[in-house]
Amino acid sequence: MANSFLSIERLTQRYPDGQGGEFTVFKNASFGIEKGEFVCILGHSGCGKSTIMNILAGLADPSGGVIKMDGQAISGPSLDRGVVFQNYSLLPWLTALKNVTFGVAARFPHWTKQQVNDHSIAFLKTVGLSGDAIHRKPSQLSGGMRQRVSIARAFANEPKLLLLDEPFGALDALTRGTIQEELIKVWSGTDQTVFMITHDIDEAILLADRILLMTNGPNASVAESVEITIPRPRVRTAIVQHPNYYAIRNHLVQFLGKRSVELSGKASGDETQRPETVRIDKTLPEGTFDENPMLRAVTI
Ligand SMILES: Nc1ncnc2c1ncn2[C@@H]1O[C@H](COP(=O)(O)OP(=O)(O)OP(=O)(O)O)[C@@H](O)[C@H]1O
Repeated sequence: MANSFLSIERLTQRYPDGQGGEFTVFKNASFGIEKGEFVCILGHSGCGKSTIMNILAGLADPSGGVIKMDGQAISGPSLDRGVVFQNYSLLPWLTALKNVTFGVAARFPHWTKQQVNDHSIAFLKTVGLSGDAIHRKPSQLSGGMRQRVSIARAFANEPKLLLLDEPFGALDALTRGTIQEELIKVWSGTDQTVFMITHDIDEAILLADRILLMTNGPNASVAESVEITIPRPRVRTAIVQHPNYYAIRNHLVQFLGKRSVELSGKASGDETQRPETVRIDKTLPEGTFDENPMLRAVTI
């Protein structure tokens, strides 16, 4: 884990409690993310997901702990780490295309204008935007289109780590479904490492290689790392028929409904918290054990 592409070691965050004291949001959280992995984090409101995201983005400093990317401790924001927020955060005075080229030109300063344009247009196209739409300003685009621009912009910059903070939270279910599939398409064409917050269990199963589960705050911890044992490519309408789908879903629902509360506040003193790896695979014949001793088969 310490050698992972992204390693989070003993991350702790405390905030003032507004009454002269302070409270601990999470303590000694440690986990790793490998290059090219798509990892989602799930947990109840207030457990500290956005706080972890802001620390990874370099927008906030932790009370304790270290984050290393490619072996280097990170500090402050960097073009190596891109963020997509729920509220799009596009520059309102620029067209969709210019919102993308703006970052690409900064990221690849040696590129010609034509290269920057072609690269940006290609990413916009992957998320379903082409023609007139890319020359419109954000106020002239629908919410779904704006979020497509944000996603295209983030991927086009090719950051080493892409952070997605509930990117589909403000979208209706139909638009959400379409853009989730576009996100998979654009991610599959890169070796991009993605860390994403979502409140949607089905979205997490569709998108992630692994789901990190957090217990409730205060004193929250990252308790489990659940592998999504459903092969890619994944299509929403087909994956629900995979034997592992409901087994994984039930495990996540159980955790969020019950165990996240039971385990809450059990983040222990100075010990390093490492999430337990959970691998659920109903496709293995009865009585088969995985050879990897790190993995635990779960019976639901
Ligand atoms: N700057 C701050 N000062 C004081 N307390 C804060 C600050 N930022 C966050 N908190 C508190 O830290 C806790 C975790 O907040 P955070 O936004 O990280 O949770 P979250 O899991 O992302 O929640 P949600 O799912 O609702 O977005 C909350 O109790 C919140 O009130």
